Amino acid sequence: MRASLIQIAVEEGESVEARRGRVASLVREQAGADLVVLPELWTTGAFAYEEFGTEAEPLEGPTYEAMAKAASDAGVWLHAGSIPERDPDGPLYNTSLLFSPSGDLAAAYRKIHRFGFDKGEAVLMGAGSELVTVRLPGTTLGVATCYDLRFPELFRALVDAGAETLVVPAGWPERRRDHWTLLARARAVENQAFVLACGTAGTHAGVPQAGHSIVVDPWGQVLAEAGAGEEILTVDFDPAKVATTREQFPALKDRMLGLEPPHRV
Ligand SMILES: NC(=O)CCC(=O)C(=O)O
Repeated sequence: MRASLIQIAVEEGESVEARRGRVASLVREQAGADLVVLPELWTTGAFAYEEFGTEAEPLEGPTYEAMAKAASDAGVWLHAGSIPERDPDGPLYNTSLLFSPSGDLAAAYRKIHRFGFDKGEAVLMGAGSELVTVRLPGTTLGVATCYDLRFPELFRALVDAGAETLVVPAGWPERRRDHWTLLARARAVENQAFVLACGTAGTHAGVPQAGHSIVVDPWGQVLAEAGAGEEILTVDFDPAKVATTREQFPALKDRMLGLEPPHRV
C-alpha cells in the first residue's frame, strides 16, 4: 500500500482560496498512491483562532467540493485533513473529511479532544463524540486528530472497532515536537498498528509548526519521517504486518479489563 502525507506550509499571506487550489493540485499529483493524507485545519492553521469563525464552512462547502474532486481526479482514498465546520444547528467543529477514489464522502470525524484548555479551540469549537473507522481495500483506518494523540483510550477504542492503520492529521507546534514523535510511536507500539501522522510546516498565528510528519509500523519502527519544511512524505507499507505482529507478539490478548478500583483502608 502506498501512502502520501502532504505536509503543507500554512503561512499568513496565502489566502484560503489560493491554498485550497494549491492543495488540490498536490493531491492530483499523487495519482498512483492508494491513500493521501492532509493535515489538520490546513485552510486556516490550527492556531489561527480568529479565523475559525470567519473561515468556517458547512460540511459540504468549498473544501469538501475541491477535495472530493481532487480525490476522484487522482483516483485515491483521501483523508482531506480537517476544516472548521459550521454546523447550522450547533457550534463549530474541527471536522475531518475522508473521500473514496470516486470522490464520495466515506466518513466525517469531529475531533473529540479539543486543544487549548480554557481558550482557543477548546472554547471555540464543540467536541465530537463518535469514533470513526473506514474500511479500505487491505486495511481499516481509525481516525483521530492532533491533540487526540495524547489520549490512548481513544486509540484503543478504535482498535477494538477494528482499526489497523491509525491516521492522525495535525497542526502540532515545534515547541512540543518531541511529544509528537514519542506519542506517534507509542500509539503504534501499544496498538500494534500503523500510525500515519501528518502535520503542517510554516508559522501561522505566531506559532512555528513542527512538520516532521511520520509513519510508524506496528513494531514501533519509523518507516519515514519528514523534515520541518513543506514536503510530501511517500511510503510503501504492507498492511498485513498488523496481523503478523499481533499473532507473533499477542500482547493485545493479555489485556485485563474490568479491574477493581483501589481498596481504601
Ligand atoms: N491542534 C492541536 O490539537 C495541538 C495539540 C498540541 O499542541 C499538543 O497536544 O501539544
